[in-house]
Amino acid sequence: MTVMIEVERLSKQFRLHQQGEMILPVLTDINLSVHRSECVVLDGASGSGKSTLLRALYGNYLASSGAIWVTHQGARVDLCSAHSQLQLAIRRETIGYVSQFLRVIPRVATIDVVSQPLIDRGVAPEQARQKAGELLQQLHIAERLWTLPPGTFSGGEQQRVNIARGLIADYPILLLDEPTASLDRANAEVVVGLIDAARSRGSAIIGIFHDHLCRDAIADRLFTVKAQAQA
Ligand SMILES: Nc1ncnc2c1ncn2[C@@H]1O[C@H](COP(=O)(O)OP(=O)(O)OP(=O)(O)O)[C@@H](O)[C@H]1O
Repeated sequence: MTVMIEVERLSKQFRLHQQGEMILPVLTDINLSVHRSECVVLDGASGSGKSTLLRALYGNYLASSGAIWVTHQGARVDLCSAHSQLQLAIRRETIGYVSQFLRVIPRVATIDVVSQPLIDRGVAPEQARQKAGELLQQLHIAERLWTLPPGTFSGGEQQRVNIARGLIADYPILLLDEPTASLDRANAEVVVGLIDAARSRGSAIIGIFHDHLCRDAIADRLFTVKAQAQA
């Protein structure tokens, strides 16, 4: 089985500048490997560091120590020590991330927000927009909304736009931070189906799902992130 992402002795602590440079240790010596076509769900108490781990795996948080080995275009690359151009290439080609909240440039139409990851990879805009439309349709985003910027959409609509953007490019590695949190049951089931399809195509998936039905439907195994007091 091909290991797509391997976290090796990863630690993350925050330095709180406004609290007299206090050090807040959150992750200590995390080890985790995820294979092709495997979905690992992060488990652990609120505040234990699950989102922090996902953000570190995407490079949004710089690890304090350790390594994050990623299989990127056939090579094994440490995301922690990769130079910025390589990090950008890894994000474009290899790692997709669905954050809890949609962050987009104001005034960009929803269809363009969703198709952008494919255009960044060199796919023709019309082809990218067609795939974006298919995904938006599957996620029950009404067509009349596609030309509008998603900034004023409801929480659940924004989350579905975020998911469409995160899943459009068939990333080999997918990081999902509570993708079903604000969704009704029917939409949550569509999202679980899309994630399952991504896994069948070979994606290695690491996710946070507080909803037990979604978690049970998608998890191959759980990985517990221990709060520091318990570590
Ligand atoms: N940028 C930051 N600066 C300082 N502390 C942070 C930062 N990000 C996270 N933390 C702290 O790290 C700890 C873990 O937070 P995190 O959001 O990763 O937990 P979680 O397990 O995802 O929680 P929940 O299940 O409630 O979403 C918390 O104590 C949080 O305050």
